[in-house]
Amino acid sequence: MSYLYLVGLGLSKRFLTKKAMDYLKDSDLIYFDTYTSFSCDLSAESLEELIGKRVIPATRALLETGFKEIMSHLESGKNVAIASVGDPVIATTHVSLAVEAKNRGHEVVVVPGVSVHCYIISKSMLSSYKFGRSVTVVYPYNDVIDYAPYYVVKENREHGLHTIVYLDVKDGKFMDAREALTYLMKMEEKRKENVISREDVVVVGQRLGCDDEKVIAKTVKDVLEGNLDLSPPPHIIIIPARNLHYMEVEALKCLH
Ligand SMILES: C[S@@+](CC[C@H](N)C(=O)[O-])C[C@H]1O[C@@H](n2cnc3c(N)ncnc32)[C@H](O)[C@@H]1O
Repeated sequence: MSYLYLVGLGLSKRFLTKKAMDYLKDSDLIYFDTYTSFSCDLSAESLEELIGKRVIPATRALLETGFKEIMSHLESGKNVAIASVGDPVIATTHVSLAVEAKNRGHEVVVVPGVSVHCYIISKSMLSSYKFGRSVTVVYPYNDVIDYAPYYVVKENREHGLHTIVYLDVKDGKFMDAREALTYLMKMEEKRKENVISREDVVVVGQRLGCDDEKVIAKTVKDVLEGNLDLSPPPHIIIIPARNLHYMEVEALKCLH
């Protein structure tokens, strides 16, 4: 029996916990998840320097479909760590790896990390009790737009809930907040179900956890028309509920 460690690194070096470091140091093989998220200062190379051990960059193919490689290391008695930026289980696909390892008789240890999910809720100061399903805006595939985010926002808003919107990563390119809102407004133009308007205020989190992070509340119109200097990605968006508590309204006014 071996150990599979799913280790959350937090959003940047400053969020690395001692527990994460201990588990990484205890591992015979360390993979760094290069596709579910991105950090300003965490990479396979920077992690190698921090722990003084070889760190293998792991692609989507390796972690999602080709996980035979990881299972064969576990089977040969090696402890394997998958290190992810943020939390290793929130908005990632590593659960299937954990289940597979467990079914083969190995132990699985999840080491939580500071996730962008909690971070943006905290920084937005919106009520954490009022968040509905999260969703990702993805790049169109063969020119076909995925309307799922539009309908998740719709459902959440119908229930008076806020929506966390993650943005797609494709071939190493991170979608930015302006692109994501452009897609959502295109969906509104097509479906006209009054889900999102140019006058709505949204929260845009940029490079969270980095020294140059920004958390700003602006109208969709301001973001689309460039009245907000966007830093390079990663970005995340909150589309708040329409019926905000007066304290939430005041809190959003502080985000500028
Ligand atoms: C699929 S989620 C993975 C979340 C990760 N497992 C975690 O717990 O933080 C990745 C998306 O979150 C957003 N994101 C991740 N890190 C971010 C950061 N530091 N600042 C802003 N947005 C970020 C981006 O939209 C990115 O495409």
